[in-house]
Amino acid sequence: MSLYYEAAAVLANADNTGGSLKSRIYKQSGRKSSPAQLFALVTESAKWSVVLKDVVEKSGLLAEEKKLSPILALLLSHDLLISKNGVAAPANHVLKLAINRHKARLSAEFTKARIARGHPTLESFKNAVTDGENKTSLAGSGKRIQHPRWVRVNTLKTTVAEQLATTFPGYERTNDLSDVLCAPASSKIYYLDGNIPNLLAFPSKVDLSKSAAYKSGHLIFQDKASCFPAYFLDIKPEDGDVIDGCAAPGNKTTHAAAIVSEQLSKNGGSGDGRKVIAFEKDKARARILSKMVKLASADDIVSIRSGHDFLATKPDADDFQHVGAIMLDPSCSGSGIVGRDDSLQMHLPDPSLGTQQGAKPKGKKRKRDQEGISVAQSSSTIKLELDETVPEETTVQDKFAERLSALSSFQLRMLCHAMRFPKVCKITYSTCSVYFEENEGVVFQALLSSVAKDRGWRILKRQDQVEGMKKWNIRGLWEDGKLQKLGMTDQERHHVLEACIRCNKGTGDGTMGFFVAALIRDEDAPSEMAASYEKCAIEVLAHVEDNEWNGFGHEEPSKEEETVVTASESGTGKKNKKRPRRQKI
Ligand SMILES: C[S@@+](CC[C@H](N)C(=O)[O-])C[C@H]1O[C@@H](n2cnc3c(N)ncnc32)[C@H](O)[C@@H]1O
Repeated sequence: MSLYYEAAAVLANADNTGGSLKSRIYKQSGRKSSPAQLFALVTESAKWSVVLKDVVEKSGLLAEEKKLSPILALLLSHDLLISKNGVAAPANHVLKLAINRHKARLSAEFTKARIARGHPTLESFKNAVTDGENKTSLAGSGKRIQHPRWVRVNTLKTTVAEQLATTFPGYERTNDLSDVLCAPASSKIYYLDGNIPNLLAFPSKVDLSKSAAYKSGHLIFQDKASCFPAYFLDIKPEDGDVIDGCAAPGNKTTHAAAIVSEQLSKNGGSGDGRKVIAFEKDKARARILSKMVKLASADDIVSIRSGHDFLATKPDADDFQHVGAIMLDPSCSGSGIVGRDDSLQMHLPDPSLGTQQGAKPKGKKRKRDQEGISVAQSSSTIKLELDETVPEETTVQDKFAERLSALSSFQLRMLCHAMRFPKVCKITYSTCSVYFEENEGVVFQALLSSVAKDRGWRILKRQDQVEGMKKWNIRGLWEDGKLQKLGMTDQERHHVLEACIRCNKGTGDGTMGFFVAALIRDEDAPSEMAASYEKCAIEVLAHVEDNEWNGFGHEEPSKEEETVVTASESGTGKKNKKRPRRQKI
């Protein structure tokens, strides 16, 4: 069976596998197409289905091609009009012949749809759809919103005033972000962000990817939330060098470099040799990092450690003796990224539309009825979870829970490692995940770890945060049942949650889903907070030991043998039991 028949069967649940899209794809063996191919075709087509439903209906395709069901028409028109490689079938395949007969009409309707939505090029249309166009609506207003194009002005090369005068002449400033989110086609407006300096928002339809300023690194595309960590770190001249522990592709690295550079120029431009030391374990990603750093003209300040595992660094090495701040943005589930959603909606074309006067097509019983894809579905919307959410279908759920647990253990190790650097007194920890386990869960456990206690680490309270973060109102969340043994008072817990920052995706804030918290300590002064947490450390360490990182993807632990403190030892002060691949935290 071809890719398209197989994808249509998955969507129609022809073999009654049921469950989420992933379980329908992965539980069924014996297909010709790879699961990844099927998943990509279905999810990408679903993203475009609002547009393609209209295009297919207006082209009259379904009225004329009896072999095509609405689902097949949608999948094929996606590949014909949008996919780089076109329809994945031999030239004489019955489906390819069918869709190609209507290529001219489909292309004309697609172009009309693009222009009606205000996109001058296919590229900008694609960017907008990837950014979530066609999906969200502003709470309470019913207005459709689009994820804005956030642009950080790279102050290593230019200024906001210079860019407004040169790249954006004729653009008007709005003080209401919702104007940008709901902007009609071709609006020339921008919003100057109130939390992060030098950050602008534009309507998603504005295509800046071809602008000279973007190509030359004067402008950097960076979601607002992703600008929080470098700003939140509140780097001061006395902080000396800064480490970015997980740097590629480098948006936060160049942001930190820009902040350091601003301080240097305030000091009369005299370079005091301060560095942003950027670790990237993956060599291929480090090459991208290197390009981004050069393009941003940050290479004087950024020193790249390509292929270096942050976990394998020795905190007391000479190279790090001037490091006072660490930014940590480790690999995560990416569940906050806009465009990756938990559920899929595929809007299907109505076969009765596009025929003359809307008449039902004549002829034999349509072939599409025989493909296990009922005509009753023809003008409907298919709604499907991407991942498993039904508890009884445990296979995928188990894997997900396992993955989350492995990720949070890895993230906790990274954060605890950062806490060991002798001169470091501030750390930001961030993820683009929406899950408690990767966010507040990691922060709570890190605060209760023995390294936090020994070195006096505590959370940076909201009232002490840099202005733009203090006034951000979405704060940390607690999830019952995830860390029951925490043993903190409600007040202590509230105090930590209030210090944590979250961003939600698909809201009037125009951000992706994100989390960031800042940890601080006073050099050489043990913290009261850590002391008050001491009683809880045993239980939390037990939890960490249970959820040890078990290695996947590119975040494997270093092979070096590390020191471990077991739960019982941490309570008694005994240390230094040697065990491979374990780490005292
Ligand atoms: C979420 S991304 C970082 C994004 C980056 N901060 C930015 O804003 O552009 C995480 C990165 O950390 C890298 N990484 C994962 N584990 C690492 C480790 N132990 N040491 C250094 N880099 C690591 C991954 O390869 C990946 O490129």
